[in-house]
Amino acid sequence: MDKRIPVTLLTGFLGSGKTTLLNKLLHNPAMKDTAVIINELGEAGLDQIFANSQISQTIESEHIADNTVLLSSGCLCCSLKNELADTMRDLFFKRSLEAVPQFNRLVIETTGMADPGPILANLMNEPVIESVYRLDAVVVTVDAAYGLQQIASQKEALKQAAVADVLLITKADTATPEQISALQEKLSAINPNATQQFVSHGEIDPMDIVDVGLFDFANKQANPQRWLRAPASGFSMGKKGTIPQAPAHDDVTTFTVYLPKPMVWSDFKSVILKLCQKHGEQLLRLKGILHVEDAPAPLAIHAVHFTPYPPTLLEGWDEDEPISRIVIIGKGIDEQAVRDMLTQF
Ligand SMILES: Nc1nc2c(ncn2[C@@H]2O[C@H](COP(=O)(O)OP(=O)(O)OP(=O)(O)O)[C@@H](O)[C@H]2O)c(=O)[nH]1
Repeated sequence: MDKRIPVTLLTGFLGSGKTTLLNKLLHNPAMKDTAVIINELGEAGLDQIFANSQISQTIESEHIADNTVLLSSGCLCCSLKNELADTMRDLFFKRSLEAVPQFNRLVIETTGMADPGPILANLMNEPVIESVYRLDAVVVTVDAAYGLQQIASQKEALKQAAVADVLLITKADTATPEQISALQEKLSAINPNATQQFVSHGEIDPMDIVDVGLFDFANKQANPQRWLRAPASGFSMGKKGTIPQAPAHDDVTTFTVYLPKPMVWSDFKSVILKLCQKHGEQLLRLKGILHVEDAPAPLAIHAVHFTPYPPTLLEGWDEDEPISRIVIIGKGIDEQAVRDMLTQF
């Protein structure tokens, strides 16, 4: 079982309801051992989060409460890249020294204009971070009334929706049924692998958005099927080793490559690295389950842009049909070239 601290990346376009959601979450007893990194330009919304919460309301420095850090002088995806890693390291060391209350989960709330790609890459790239934290899920809020328009006009909104594990449709009370169904259709086209859920005024069962990644802590086991959301079998093969792609929307495509033969990870990892190097610019996210000959259990892999993440050994988990599969989410990505690279290995 992976003992690293799970990280939820909470993102979503400007005004889509991130702070409202975080506020409700942090008041829920199930989330009491949560550390938070908030990246807001300015401090709007913070009063709301800290009002009546068990967290101190004193805003003295960037450490606005024991387990809560505000990064307000820039954006995590561009100017504050190093600060995120430094802050995460700092929180972890303080936790080890018992200088902050023990936390067993971290939520990072980004600004509304954040490109999640560089943030995810950052989480995966830093040796200390990678060894003590693991990405649980990317949770993205989408405004029911304005989401469609924002996705069409703002590339950040599109990228946020594309890399989500969980899409939360907020403010349904402000949208017409037609707007909501058009948005849902669009989200399914952009990101068919994400779950879609409605949230009203931030009210949500925390269990709907935490531990929704690779590990299911309630059942104390890995749950890669749910994480990958690509069927293990029963797919109808299109071109060799692939299923037909979903239609392209705004240049964002999602497709799954199936590799029925077991592989050798020590060889295949160079293919993933090459894929990241060659297609990194367009590669929003890669997730996969690999059945390999040189490890005692299947491997979960993921990558963002140019950065492959070290694989996670899925100990105690196996499948009847050992078919490896890799889900690719790309923007303007050369799908055929990616398929060829993976299948011609
Ligand atoms: N009607 C309605 N309003 C909502 C709902 N959820 C959030 N809001 C309101 O929407 C506004 C924006 O919500 P925030 O939570 O601040 O959004 P945000 O994503 O944190 O905004 P930024 O930090 O600016 O990106 C606030 O006034 C909320 O009260 C909802 O379900 N229904």
